Amino acid sequence: MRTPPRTLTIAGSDSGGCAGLQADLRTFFACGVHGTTAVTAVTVQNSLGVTGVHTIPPEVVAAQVESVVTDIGVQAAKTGMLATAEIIAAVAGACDRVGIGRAGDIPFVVDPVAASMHGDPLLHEAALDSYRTELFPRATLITPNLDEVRLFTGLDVTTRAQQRDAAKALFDHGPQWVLVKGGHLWGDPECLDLLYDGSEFTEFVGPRFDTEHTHGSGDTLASSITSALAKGADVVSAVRAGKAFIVESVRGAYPVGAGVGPVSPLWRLPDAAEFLTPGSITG
Ligand SMILES: Nc1ncnc2c1ncn2[C@@H]1O[C@H](COP(=O)(O)OP(=O)(O)OP(=O)(O)O)[C@@H](O)[C@H]1O
Ligand SMILES: Cc1ncc(CO)c(N)n1
Repeated sequence: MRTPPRTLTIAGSDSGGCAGLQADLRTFFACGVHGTTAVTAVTVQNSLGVTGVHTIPPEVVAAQVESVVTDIGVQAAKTGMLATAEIIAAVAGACDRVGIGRAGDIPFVVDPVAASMHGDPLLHEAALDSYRTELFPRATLITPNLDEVRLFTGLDVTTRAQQRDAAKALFDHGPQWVLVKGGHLWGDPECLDLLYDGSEFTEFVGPRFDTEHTHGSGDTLASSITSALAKGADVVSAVRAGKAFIVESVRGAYPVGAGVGPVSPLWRLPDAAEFLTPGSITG
């Protein structure tokens, strides 16, 4: 047996299993990589929303990162919910020590999660500045949604042209690449995710499915990109692979509970065919 590529998610737990590190781990598995975790927070969460958050001590978060990377080794890492300025500072320090991000050679995807899809806060307001100064400059790629764009830049994006302005403004905070996700561009009949490297834009356009079950879509996209990076893909190819993965995962989304269900990589598993809408797998 050979050891597969390894990835790390530094993220919070979603007890409902739709988003957070649960979404990341199942995406890693479906992408054929071994996923590891540094847990930042335990949320009390279901399909209706978040009713509690218990954060993990920052030094325990940092210790998980160091423990995993120094023994198991990872070829790419990502962040999800980081919750507080103190956890962000601890993550930045740990990443520098083990070579994650631009200080080292392990690609680092920063998904700057600020709220759940129900609008429940997952980040202290005081931590916005920590993202801008401590994580964006260390990131290979940042993947904000349009609500996060507004929080970090003050820009209100309602058109594809404004998506470009937002990418430029975020690039000034120091990441190597910016992916401005267009899932929340409600008037757009398609979903355009816009990649920018400081000089060139690359557009990734996919269908917009008429479903309310999109819990975990941002996490699933960032994890599938991270998996492709761990396998050695360059950033453009990794985002292309991630976009293809999320399109099929939104197509395969299913209801759970009384609220919003998850996007899902079940479409990768032959045994799951009976749960999928007929015709939901293409290619
Ligand atoms: N209805 C949809 N149909 C197809 N793709 C979608 C849909 N909604 C979102 N996506 C895609 O899912 C990914 C995540 O996008 P989005 O902008 O919703 O991020 P997010 O808000 O971080 O996600 P989350 O729902 O996890 O908070 C993007 O690739 C986006 O294009
Ligand atoms: C723990 C956690 N991380 C991320 C998100 C955003 O999808 C969520 N709802 N919960």
